[in-house]
Amino acid sequence: ASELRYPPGKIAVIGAGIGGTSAAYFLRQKFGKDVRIDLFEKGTVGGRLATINVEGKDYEAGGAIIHPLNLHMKHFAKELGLSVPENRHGLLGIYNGDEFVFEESSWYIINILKLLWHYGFSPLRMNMWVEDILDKFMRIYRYQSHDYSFSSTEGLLHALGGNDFIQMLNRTIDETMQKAGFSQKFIYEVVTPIMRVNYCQGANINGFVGAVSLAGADSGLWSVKGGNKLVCTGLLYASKAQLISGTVISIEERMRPKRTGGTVKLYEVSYNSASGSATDMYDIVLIATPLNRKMSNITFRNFNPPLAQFSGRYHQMVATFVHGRINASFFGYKDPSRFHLAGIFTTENPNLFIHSIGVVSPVQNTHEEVKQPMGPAVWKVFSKEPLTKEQMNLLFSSYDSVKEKKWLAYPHYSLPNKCPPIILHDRIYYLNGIEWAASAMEMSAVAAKNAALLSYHRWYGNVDMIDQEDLNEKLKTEL
Ligand SMILES: Cc1cc2nc3c(=O)[nH]c(=O)nc-3n(C[C@H](O)[C@H](O)[C@H](O)COP(=O)(O)OP(=O)(O)OC[C@H]3O[C@@H](n4cnc5c(N)ncnc54)[C@H](O)[C@@H]3O)c2cc1C
Ligand SMILES: CC(C)=CCC/C(C)=C/CC/C(C)=C/CSC[C@H](N)C(=O)O
Repeated sequence: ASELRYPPGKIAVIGAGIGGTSAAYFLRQKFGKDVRIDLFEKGTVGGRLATINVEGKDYEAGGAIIHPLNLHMKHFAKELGLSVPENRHGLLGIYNGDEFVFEESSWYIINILKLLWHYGFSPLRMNMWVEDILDKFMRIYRYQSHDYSFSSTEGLLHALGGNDFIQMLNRTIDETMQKAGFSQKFIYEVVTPIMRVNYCQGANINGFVGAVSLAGADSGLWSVKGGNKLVCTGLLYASKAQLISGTVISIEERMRPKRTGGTVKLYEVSYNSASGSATDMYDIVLIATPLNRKMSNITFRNFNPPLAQFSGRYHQMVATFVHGRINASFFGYKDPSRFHLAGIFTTENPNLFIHSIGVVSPVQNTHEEVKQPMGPAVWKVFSKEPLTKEQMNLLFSSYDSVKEKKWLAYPHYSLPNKCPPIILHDRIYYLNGIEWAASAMEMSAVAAKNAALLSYHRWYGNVDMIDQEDLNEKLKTEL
């Protein structure tokens, strides 16, 4: 490592989603103003943070909600001067294909009594259970503010929540919650619908992503006025990285002669852009896009990164935006005027062709009152497959515009769950392995800061800042 003690000249980041743009921001903080940072993007800055236009207004089509304790996202929004209005949401119902197993009332006290009646103290216990996991998760901010880094996702999670977190990765949320004493009815009627709306998968996803998903049903969730993708464009600007609009095709290690004699190992990044094919050389490379053929298709030459077992399939889901009137009778309402829900979650039922449906507000105006659900509104429908005309006619009594966005949205979670490595080669780092623990904006930001710190410490040989044991205990005494 000692031969590398001079500062790096050039760093490449591949992918300008929240992972890549926050990596560029953290790399700039760590490596200083002189390093050149090139950020490659084949599509649009923001990646899975994107908006869709419906009748002249923009709506979040990808990553939509942010937790109040997602401190990196909070810091970015504050630092970039983005406004964060409080989101209001309307009433929710949980539908099982035949009837509503739960319907929210506009009276707080009625909701409490209904929840107690249906599920006893399980909802309260679940809140406490998720809060405990979040408390442990939040240790990452302390570790990262002291510059500590981890060379594997499992190591990072272990430093936060010990063996419990590792066990959650290797059990389904169903099994994890059953072991924690939650009833099958509660898991089926409450937990599973939350998994379905957030990850379009059922209660067989791993316990850690399951807990993140439950956190995504907490109160106080927020989003950025104008669209969450503004965080990415803001970070790109703040990092002073150079955006290269092009598709990275391959990365190859090469030996280059140094001006002062001897040789240096660099990575040659080959890419296609509107002006043709090109290559450039880098000291360090960060990959901030899922590595699989359908999503990034990057090949490695002269070396084999330890990725073979991660052919990592991503889960298809479709977000359909419909401006129209919902057909309440499809959901069993004999008198549609009594329908008052602004969001419907669903239980696992093979006859159901949607995961969820809910009224959405435009990104420019998140303060807008939730409209009367029976009037015309913009509804966001999540489903596994695109909706057919017949299905649209079942869901809506009338509609005048439809926009559809197909995503390879998140990893297809199944057990056993092993996260891909972070270190792919000497100075190549992979951020998106963290998605196999849980995919969320904050997770990408955590992975980005970790990769920036890890690449810095490995460059300068600061081995004491990598994979330190018992950090929680050590930092308690360092107040
Ligand atoms: C519909 C949907 C809803 C979601 N809702 C939420 C939510 O409410 N809250 C939440 O926290 N998270 C949510 N998520 C998850 C969240 O959006 C993602 O976890 C996060 O945005 C991933 O960011 P990323 O930068 O790691 O990856 P991406 O955003 O996928 O960025 C990767 C970028 O790399 C680019 N790229 C790929 N290959 C190449 C190449 N070869 N060369 C150059 N560029 C390349 C891509 O074009 C892309 O822009 C949602 C996701 C989806 C799809
Ligand atoms: C990472 C931590 C600790 C918390 C994140 C909690 C969170 C915001 C989870 C949401 C995850 C997610 C992938 C949601 C997708 S769907 C969102 C929403 N229902 C929509 O309608 O778009």
